[in-house]
Amino acid sequence: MEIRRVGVVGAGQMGSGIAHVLALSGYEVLVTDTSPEALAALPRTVARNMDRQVTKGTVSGADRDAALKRLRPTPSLSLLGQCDMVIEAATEREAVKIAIFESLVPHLAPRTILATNTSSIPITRLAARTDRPERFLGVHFMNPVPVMQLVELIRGLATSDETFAAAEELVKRLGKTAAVARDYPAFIVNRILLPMINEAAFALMEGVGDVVSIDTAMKLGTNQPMGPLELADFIGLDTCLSIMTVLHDGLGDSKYRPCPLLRTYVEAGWLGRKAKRGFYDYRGETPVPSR
Ligand SMILES: CC(=O)CC(=O)SCCNC(=O)CCNC(=O)[C@H](O)C(C)(C)COP(=O)(O)OP(=O)(O)OC[C@H]1O[C@@H](n2cnc3c(N)ncnc32)[C@H](O)[C@@H]1OP(=O)(O)O
Ligand SMILES: NC(=O)C1=CN([C@@H]2O[C@H](COP(=O)(O)OP(=O)(O)OC[C@H]3O[C@@H](n4cnc5c(N)ncnc54)[C@H](OP(=O)(O)O)[C@@H]3O)[C@@H](O)[C@H]2O)C=CC1
Repeated sequence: MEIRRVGVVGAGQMGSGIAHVLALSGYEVLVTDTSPEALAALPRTVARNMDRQVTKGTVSGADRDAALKRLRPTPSLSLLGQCDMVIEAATEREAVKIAIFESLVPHLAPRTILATNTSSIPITRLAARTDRPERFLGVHFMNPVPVMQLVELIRGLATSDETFAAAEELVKRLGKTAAVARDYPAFIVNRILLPMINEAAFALMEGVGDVVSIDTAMKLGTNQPMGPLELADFIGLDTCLSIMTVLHDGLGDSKYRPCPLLRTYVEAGWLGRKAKRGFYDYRGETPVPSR
């Protein structure tokens, strides 16, 4: 099935990144969000990120301008009916995603593929809440989307071969590499990465190290570009907590219990970069530990 027009639901970090790479690869992109502010900010955010690539020389100014013309902030879900595929990238809460599918599905053409960018929630369970389990799958981009090469593809129990092939084709056209994960909680990347981030929060809570020592140790000790606490702030502490909760509930092993300190930060509203404060405080010149 030829995909030309793609809808994106959610204009946050991931939705704007997904819209960015889709528009640059020639797709017409309709983006919607419940937050008018997030929707209004979308073209500016994407333009700014594309400018980084123009400065770098990996994208020409003309391609950026053409891509921005293909990017259409869309006030209502109902307008996504004209899309060949819709990718949901809203908040990592199952109830939010299900509510989106329930209001979206009546507007979709029968052949439209519905995908979710969920970090962790079982695809089969989400698919069962739509009218199209055969045309539903996980297309899991990594943050920041314009830079990260990987996309995890996750079939639900009912996902058809045709649907999977269309998603594989889209990933190829984006110039990215697909890894296929089975439909278990948090798939591959977050099944391995988030327990590491959670463990860093436990190390902080137990005083094994302070914020800077933990991040420095892991950056210089294992050559990761960001330390686990810096990365948690980058992902969003609410998203990290949601992923650990899905792992703990889904796999039933106490080793996945979310770190109480991580929960405390989320309850304080210190959600990381997007809230200007998480494990670090981003309100000054340079990030400093927030406690
Ligand atoms: C939670 C989930 O469900 C799944 C996940 O996403 S898990 C998280 C996966 N992501 C990671 O692990 C990210 C780890 N961090 C990194 O790779 C790097 O720190 C980073 C790419 C984010 C930033 O790299 P950096 O060198 O420290 O900083 P920075 O210079 O800003 O960016 C590097 C390059 O990427 C580009 N870039 C960064 N963010 C960008 C964006 N949003 N859009 C476009 N370009 C971007 C920059 O232009 C820069 O290009 P040059 O180096 O050529 O100038
Ligand atoms: N952050 C990351 O590193 C990664 C996240 N993901 C996944 O991508 C998804 C989005 O994450 P992320 O972009 O970080 O989250 P953000 O919190 O940055 O953005 C979520 C966006 O969705 C909006 N939203 C909430 N409810 C609805 C709704 N009913 N309809 C439309 N929009 C809605 C939010 O608006 P408002 O703010 O007003 O609520 C917000 O703008 C999650 O499933 C997450 O697990 C996948 C890979 C990496």
